[in-house]
Amino acid sequence: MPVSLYASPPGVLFPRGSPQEWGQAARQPPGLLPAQCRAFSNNKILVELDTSSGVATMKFKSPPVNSLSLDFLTEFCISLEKLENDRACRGLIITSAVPRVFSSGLDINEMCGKSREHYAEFWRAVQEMWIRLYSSNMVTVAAINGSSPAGGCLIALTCDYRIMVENPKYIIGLNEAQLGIVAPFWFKDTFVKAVGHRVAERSLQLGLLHSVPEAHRIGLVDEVVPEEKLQEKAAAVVAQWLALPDHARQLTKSMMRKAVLDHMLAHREEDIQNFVNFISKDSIQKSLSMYMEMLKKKKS
Ligand SMILES: CCCCC/C=C/C(=O)SCCNC(=O)CCNC(=O)[C@H](O)C(C)(C)COP(=O)(O)OP(=O)(O)OC[C@H]1O[C@@H](n2cnc3c(N)ncnc32)[C@H](O)[C@@H]1OP(=O)(O)O
Repeated sequence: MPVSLYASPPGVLFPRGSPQEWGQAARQPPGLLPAQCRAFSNNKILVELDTSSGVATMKFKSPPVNSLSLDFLTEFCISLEKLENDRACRGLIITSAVPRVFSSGLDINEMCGKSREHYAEFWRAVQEMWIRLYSSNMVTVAAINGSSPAGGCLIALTCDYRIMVENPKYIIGLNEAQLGIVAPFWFKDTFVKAVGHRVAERSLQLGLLHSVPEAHRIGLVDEVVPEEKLQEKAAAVVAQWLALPDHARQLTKSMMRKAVLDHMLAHREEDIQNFVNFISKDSIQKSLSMYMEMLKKKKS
């Protein structure tokens, strides 16, 4: 029987219980999904659960760059909620269906020119995504098949294990400082837990985006594989972790993550106010607008 210290973190947007129904394989057009597969999808995310292995694959499908808009974050949390409440699901692989990008991080448009109420709602959704994933009972593996800056990197860091595709064009890291903004304490804590204090301090201050070999060297990703091996490797890692008794693995995970999670939950409202005050500043709005312009210029 799965046990978790964090089955229902206080203040979550989506309380446990009564998940929406899954689309059953039987309802799919014949031949699309094998009998042991169930699937559901929305505008942003596709989820397929293989009930024989107990492993779900969640694919981000929000082109051009899987940016984490309020809609995306809401769909992400709903999808996690459904999986967490499904006894048939014990493991989750998160990957991208968009070529060359895992996720470009928080949608900058959600942080520009909006009301304070909007910023508060958006930030609560960002927090919610992290709380749900960080406290998940499932074994979570990020199969990173593209670039993954800032919030995209956070999603990967929040998983139990990270496997990245070897490609000289892909980058990963918490580059907030380059945008003139500051990664909040719980982004920092999650990063420090993965790579250690010294590496995190340098990387965060410089807003570094690491190449794949460098990310592997500093422990930001656990493994690097060729693209064609990614899914197979992710499935093998989940199977290895699922071979242990659920209760022992889950309680160990809760124990390892408790301090960081408790810290965040204790300061959640304060963190929202900090974000709203910070992002509403004229100077920060100007930095973000300039960064967006730079992104667009880079294309032309
Ligand atoms: C204050 C408290 C702290 C807040 C913490 C913040 C966390 C964050 O996550 S902030 C977001 C940081 N993200 C980035 O810096 C990534 C920016 N994007 C990129 O570097 C690249 O887009 C890429 C490497 C992810 C992909 O490159 P490429 O395939 O060449 O795609 P384009 O650069 O041409 O982008 C296509 C299209 O998408 C727009 N876009 C990219 N990223 C974002 C984003 N994060 N939010 C909103 N929009 C984004 C980009 O502007 C292009 O738009 P169009 O020109 O209209 O096509």
